[in-house]
Amino acid sequence: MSVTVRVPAKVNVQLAVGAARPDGFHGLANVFLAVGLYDEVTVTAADELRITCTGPDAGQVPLDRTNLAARAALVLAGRYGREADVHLHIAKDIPVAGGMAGGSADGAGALLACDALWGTGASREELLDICAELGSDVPFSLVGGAALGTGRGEQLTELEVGGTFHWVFAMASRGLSTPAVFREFDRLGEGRDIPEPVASRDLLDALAKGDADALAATVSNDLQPAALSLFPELADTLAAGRAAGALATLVSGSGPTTAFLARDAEGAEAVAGALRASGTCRAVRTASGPVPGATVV
Ligand SMILES: C[C@@](CO)(OP(=O)(O)O)[C@H](O)COP(=O)(O)OP(=O)(O)OC[C@H]1O[C@@H](n2ccc(N)nc2=O)[C@H](O)[C@@H]1O
Ligand SMILES: Nc1ncnc2c1ncn2[C@@H]1O[C@H](COP(=O)(O)OP(=O)(O)O)[C@@H](O)[C@H]1O
Repeated sequence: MSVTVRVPAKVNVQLAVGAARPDGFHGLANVFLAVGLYDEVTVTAADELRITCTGPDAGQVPLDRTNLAARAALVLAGRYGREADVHLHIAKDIPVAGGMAGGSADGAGALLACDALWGTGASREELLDICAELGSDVPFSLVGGAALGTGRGEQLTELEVGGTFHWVFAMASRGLSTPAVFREFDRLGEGRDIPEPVASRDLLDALAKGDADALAATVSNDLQPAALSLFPELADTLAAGRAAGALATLVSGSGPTTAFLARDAEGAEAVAGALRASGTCRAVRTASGPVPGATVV
């Protein structure tokens, strides 16, 4: 018997970052939007825990117990006093180390799939609690849609969205490490007063109205200067998207994937074409959101 779960990627339409906390994490006001690029996690009963992965970036995915999908299966099995005796297969379409929460998607997907396969019957609250244990972004991968993440990003408030937003994503030639980008944020901010992170009222209103122009005027990412400092060529990709008429251009989360907001699907195709022709990125995809979180298919 097998269970397959489909899980979306995310883009951060606002990422406000506070000062480093004593535990090493940063307080955030993190406005997530789930977009229609997906990983699929399939779990099948097996003699022992095994992981396989296919897809364009599969070579960069760890196939040992550090894989977030394996960690999810092990944590759930541990809580319910059973073995994590499953074959986990990840069909990966979300770029690896791209700031789109691909690993988090696989963690949330494996958790939901194992819960269904084993008939664990864990409550939504318990699943969210395990997600937060796995990583700051993992609860959002379970929930999807749009949400404000506070704390280190794991405490979610779901948000109303009044329409569909059309995006273009440019994948970079290499990845960026999330901890390294936060360290660079700290370095760049040394000696400066870092304000408490707060969600922008205007941005939440733009989401609620489904107004792309208003959203474009309010998107922001406090990690962007740090990502650009570590990966200066990203500025060329952002400039190419801006020149092609994107309403807004930004680095997705800790990067290096860059995100471009368009007014509609046609506008997104035009920006995508121009980015492909620009030679400033490895691959280009279009996707819209919000879309639902982890779902058994
Ligand atoms: C930056 C964001 C924005 O959504 O996503 P990505 O761009 O990586 O996808 C997230 O905050 C990433 O969340 P996630 O990838 O789950 O990170 P975690 O595993 O919890 O933490 C990895 C490391 O990132 C740093 N970290 C993460 C979250 C946070 N609020 N403050 C931090 O300083 C810490 O150095 C931590 O050890
Ligand atoms: N299932 C997984 N898929 C991708 N990366 C994973 C996975 N599990 C663990 N990782 C590790 O997490 C790192 C960050 O990956 P990912 O979640 O794709 O990026 P990001 O945090 O930028 O969104 C990878 O470089 C990899 O070492």
